Amino acid sequence: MINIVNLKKSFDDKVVLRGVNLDIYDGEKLVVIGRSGCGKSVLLKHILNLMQPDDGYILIDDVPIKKIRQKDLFFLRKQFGFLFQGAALFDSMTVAENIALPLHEHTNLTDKEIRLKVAEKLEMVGLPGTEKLYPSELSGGMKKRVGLARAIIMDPKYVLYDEPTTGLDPIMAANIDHLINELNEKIKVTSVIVTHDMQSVSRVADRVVMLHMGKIIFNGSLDELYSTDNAVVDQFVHAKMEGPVKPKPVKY
Ligand SMILES: Nc1ncnc2c1ncn2[C@@H]1O[C@H](COP(=O)(O)OP(=O)(O)OP(=O)(O)O)[C@@H](O)[C@H]1O
Repeated sequence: MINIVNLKKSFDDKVVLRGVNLDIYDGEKLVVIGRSGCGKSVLLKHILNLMQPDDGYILIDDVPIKKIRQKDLFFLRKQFGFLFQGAALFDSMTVAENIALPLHEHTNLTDKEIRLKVAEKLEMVGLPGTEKLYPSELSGGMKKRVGLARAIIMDPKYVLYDEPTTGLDPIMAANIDHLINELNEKIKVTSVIVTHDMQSVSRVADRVVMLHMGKIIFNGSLDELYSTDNAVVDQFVHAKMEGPVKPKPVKY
């Protein structure tokens, strides 16, 4: 379980997180929604210990991240898989080399064991036999799936997804959502998915939280999300032009 307690973060005079409180339960698929720039990625980076809060703290399975940082960074990294927005593959490496990277860095597995593990994960994401391809030979959706295979190569407990369906056609987006659901069921990972793709939210979420002006203003089920009487949440979820949130005028 992850407990985020009163998390605060500013950059110079820009306040991004104003005291975020959030519990993430084992085995659930939690979706974090919110407008562009509201701090969703900043929140993920705190969970991954890539950013440190100004105030507040995070517990991973009851252990404060700060303590893990000092004790054993590898322990933390092993617990988490992360699918970056752009999949973040190394162009000069093959699919297999990209996926195997964490195994080479952090384990003593033999080459044969690594090959087997890579093949197993590629099978899981629906790309068996693609080991020797280079990222330039893959479609956007395939790249995401390779990124996902890399995210789960260390058999993490938690997988964090930063906008997994952005830039994909609707069919490929549905495909990635299906994979997120499958991984959750098959390998029992806890998933945190940051997105503003509302179709994706409907397909994957067990629970949804909405971040707005540095705070969590909604925390509930899909049914509760779509029937909320919070005007800000309602405007976002139903993509309404009119409402309490005024889009900034476009300047030409
Ligand atoms: N390292 C940083 N230094 C300064 N400002 C930052 C840094 N990282 C994020 N920010 C700012 O924090 C705010 C929140 O950024 P974040 O990337 O978390 O937004 P987001 O909700 O993920 O947006 P999007 O949906 O567009 O990806 C933005 O205003 C951004 O400019």
